[in-house]
Amino acid sequence: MAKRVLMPGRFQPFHNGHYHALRSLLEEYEEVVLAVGSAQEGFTCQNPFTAGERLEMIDIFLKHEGLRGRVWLIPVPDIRMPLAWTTHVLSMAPKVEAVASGNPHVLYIYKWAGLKTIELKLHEPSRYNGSRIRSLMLEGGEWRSLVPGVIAEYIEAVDGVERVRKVCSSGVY
Ligand SMILES: Nc1ncnc2c1ncn2[C@@H]1O[C@H](COP(=O)(O)OP(=O)(O)OP(=O)(O)O)[C@@H](O)[C@H]1O
Ligand SMILES: NC(=O)c1ccc[n+]([C@@H]2O[C@H](COP(=O)(O)O)[C@@H](O)[C@H]2O)c1
Repeated sequence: MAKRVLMPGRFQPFHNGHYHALRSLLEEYEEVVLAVGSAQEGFTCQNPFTAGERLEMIDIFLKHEGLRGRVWLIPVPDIRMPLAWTTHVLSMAPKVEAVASGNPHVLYIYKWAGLKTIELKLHEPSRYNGSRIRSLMLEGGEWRSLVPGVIAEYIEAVDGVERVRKVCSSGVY
């Protein structure tokens, strides 16, 4: 069986920081399972992209990078029980040896549940974070250079910037 690691996240959208983390995990592990969290969300200000769109944009990127065979993509809806959520994710993923995250809460609950955890070293987090990228989209700032080129193209193809503006101004957070 392949040596795998789980990396959960919302990927709203997938950005260069995520890619940096993915590359470093692929140095140690044969495969990475990206759990696309809050999968029930979409068309809100915090979660403008649907699970399907996030899976599709990441898949296009993986194909572009020649990484499709090494990265699994699974959508995972939230459940309002943090400790049960740890096994909820694992129950839908191919078997992993460890869980990687930069989120202290996620690391804490997986450690408590007995899993091996890996704390991700955040790559330029003040530049590369989803909240900032969504704010830049909202304000008409420069966000394209913060995500891989094919992700920027995908966001433009689905009118993502216009969507962020619409859902953020309608008060759907
Ligand atoms: N700049 C970064 N470098 C490396 N890892 C990152 C970076 N930003 C986020 N991550 C990690 O990637 C995983 C998924 O992150 P997530 O989708 O929540 O992104 P985010 O950019 O932190 O999102 P948001 O600002 O929308 O909450 C988490 O473990 C997170 O810590
Ligand atoms: N109880 C729960 O449903 C629960 C607990 C912890 C993380 N999560 C989800 O895991 C994903 C990863 O979170 P971060 O991107 O903040 O690291 C998010 O989609 C988050 O909502 C869900």
